[in-house]
Amino acid sequence: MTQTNHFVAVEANIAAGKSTLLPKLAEALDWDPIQEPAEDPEFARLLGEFTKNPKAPGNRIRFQSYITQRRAEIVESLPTHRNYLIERSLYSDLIFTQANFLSMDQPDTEFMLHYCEIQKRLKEYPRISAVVYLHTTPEKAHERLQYRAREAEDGTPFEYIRDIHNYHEAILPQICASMNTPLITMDWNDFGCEHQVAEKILEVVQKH
Ligand SMILES: Nc1ncnc2c1ncn2[C@@H]1O[C@H](COP(=O)(O)OP(=O)(O)OP(=O)(O)O)[C@@H](O)[C@H]1O
Repeated sequence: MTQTNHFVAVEANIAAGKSTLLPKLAEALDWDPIQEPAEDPEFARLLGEFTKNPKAPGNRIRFQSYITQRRAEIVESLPTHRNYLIERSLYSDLIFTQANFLSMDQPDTEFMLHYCEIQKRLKEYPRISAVVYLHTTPEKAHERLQYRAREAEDGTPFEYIRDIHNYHEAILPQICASMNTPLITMDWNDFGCEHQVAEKILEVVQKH
């Protein structure tokens, strides 16, 4: 069946400001916000394990697989008369998987299988009408991460934030181009205004 409603994904580095913007932006648009399941205890547990020992391949893959599964489930069977603003999408999973895969000394086949799993799930995923990318410098994202001080993220090194930034910059435009998804980039080093973002979204989705 042809999809008639919109799903717009807000993508950005860790601690760039996605979850703070999401409810305000959803209200400005009168759309429904779908937050990342950061309060989900299993999500927090797996993230904590991964952050404590990021080099352990098992920790990475368990965390990533769980997120991918949750992301896919979260958008299943939603009422089609509403539009949705989602905090990260399967596009994020493609970015994180590639970042983690390429940073490992000897990646194993589980990573490749996970990458294929995301690609497979993307076929069932709603069409993303646009991606809003909140662009920050890695220094700014790291500063915000330290300031908000979530226990599960304790000890996240600057280098990881820098790498995730670089992979967003390199891969997100590529994914959007291949999926024919318009990419809206907002400078988020100084927090922007939700009404300005809402205006851009409406302009893009109405045109596309
Ligand atoms: N518009 C804003 N004004 C003031 N502070 C903000 C704003 N947006 C975000 N922040 C602060 O910046 C920090 C990171 O923001 P937030 O938690 O929204 O990031 P995030 O991108 O959702 O992170 P993650 O993806 O890791 O969940 C938080 O401490 C938050 O309070």
